[in-house]
Amino acid sequence: MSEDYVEHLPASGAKGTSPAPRKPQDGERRLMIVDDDPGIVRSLKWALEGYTLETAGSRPEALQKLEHFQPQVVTLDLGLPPHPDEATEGLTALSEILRLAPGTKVIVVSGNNDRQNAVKAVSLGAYDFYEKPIDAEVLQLIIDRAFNLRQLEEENKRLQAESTGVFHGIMTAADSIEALFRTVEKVAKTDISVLILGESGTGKELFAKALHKASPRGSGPFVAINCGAIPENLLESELFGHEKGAFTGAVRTVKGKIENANGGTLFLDEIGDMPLQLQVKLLRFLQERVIERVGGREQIAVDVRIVTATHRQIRDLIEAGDFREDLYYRISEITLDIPPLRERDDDAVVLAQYFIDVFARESGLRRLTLSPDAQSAIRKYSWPGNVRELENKMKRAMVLADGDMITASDLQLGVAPQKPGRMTLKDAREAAERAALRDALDATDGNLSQAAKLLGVSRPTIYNLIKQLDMKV
Ligand SMILES: Nc1ncnc2c1ncn2[C@@H]1O[C@H](COP(=O)(O)OP(=O)(O)OP(=O)(O)O)[C@@H](O)[C@H]1O
Repeated sequence: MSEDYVEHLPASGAKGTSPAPRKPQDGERRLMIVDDDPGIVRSLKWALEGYTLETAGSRPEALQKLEHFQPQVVTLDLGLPPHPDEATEGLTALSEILRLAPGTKVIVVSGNNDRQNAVKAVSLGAYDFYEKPIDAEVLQLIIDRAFNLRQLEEENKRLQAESTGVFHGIMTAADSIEALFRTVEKVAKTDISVLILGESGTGKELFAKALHKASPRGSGPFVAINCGAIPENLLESELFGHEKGAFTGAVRTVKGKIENANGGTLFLDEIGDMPLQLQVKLLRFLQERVIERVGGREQIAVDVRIVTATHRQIRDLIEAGDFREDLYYRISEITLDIPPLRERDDDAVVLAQYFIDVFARESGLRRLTLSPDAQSAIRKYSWPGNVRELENKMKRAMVLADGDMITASDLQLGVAPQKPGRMTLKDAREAAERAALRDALDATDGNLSQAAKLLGVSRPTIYNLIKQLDMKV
């Protein structure tokens, strides 16, 4: 018998009590053999080496042992009692194993002339199949491959869980965004005014909501208004409300967004587009915390936290006389600068897979993965529309993809034009360095020395560059 063979006995040994599930220890390889032929089970026990073994002779026994033994790999004979001459019991066992423990690698063992059922089993999710008579040496190779794959998948999952974080629905793997989470956590406890800066689609509104949710006002209302999307003459009454008869068409008294946000947070998006005359009125509200509805005289006290955002360069607006400097200081006690997606290193790929998973869950579509060429295309693209564009592109790619993978051509990325007027020479140099570095690292599988050779620089130079650009390798 193999030295490594350990018969797995229930801990208590008492009938009717199942032992508590125990996860495999580090490096432990747990294999369950499901077969009703004692001769085969015996010979496999002798021949297979390097595993902790468990055996089961029927579907119910296999399912019961699956729970407490938690094998990574199962060999499953398709012909099980009460119908050992058919594959029905085995195929049902396969489906149930995969439903209860989806990560399990099941190797189906079929009788001679039963290839059709074996192929069916693979289409149902079995890892592989093997035809009798059993050659233990070949079977061990297949089992080892299955264990290796399972280990890789687990490692991948662990790495992904370690490198990504979600904060009130904001997903990221970038240190720069994680740092913003920490700021939001601190700022949320206070009523300090927050101005969120960032290009369109970077997640400014998502951050405003996160700030609200993390604050003591979290259970109060979150009211958002886009100051750039509402005509100037309507914006005042949208914000401050109006009394009945205040203007033609004002047939009843209507509360404005500021009042509606009482006890919660008011998010003023595109504050840079607010007309000057309204900026004065907003400033007065921020100083006195009372409003007057349009056409009204009553002063109404409102308790609201103001969070603002803009994609515009507010300093330029102040210089051009389009934005009041005193209002700017009022609304920007703290500024959150959200970097564009192209500067967040691997965030684009992580977010792409995140959106694929979300859409798959929401729409009942199959869960796809990104092919290596798709990942590389996502990294190279400059994402002028940031996360919103990525979200849309993923939605479309999921519909277009044929197999189990989204390929680069499903993404239809093309070359995105750079935003005119937004790139300084420094930005352009950084973007080029980032792209070249990412390409070299992709080409060399992350090997710094080889990447340095490709780029014609020394290893310390490439190391410094990675640090400087805050990239993950
Ligand atoms: N880190 C993220 N994780 C998950 N979803 C995100 C993330 N960032 C942005 N999104 C999604 O991207 C879309 C755009 O985000 P959002 O509206 O917050 O951006 P914005 O900067 O306010 O855009 P705009 O300036 O155009 O108003 C939304 O659907 C949002 O849910």
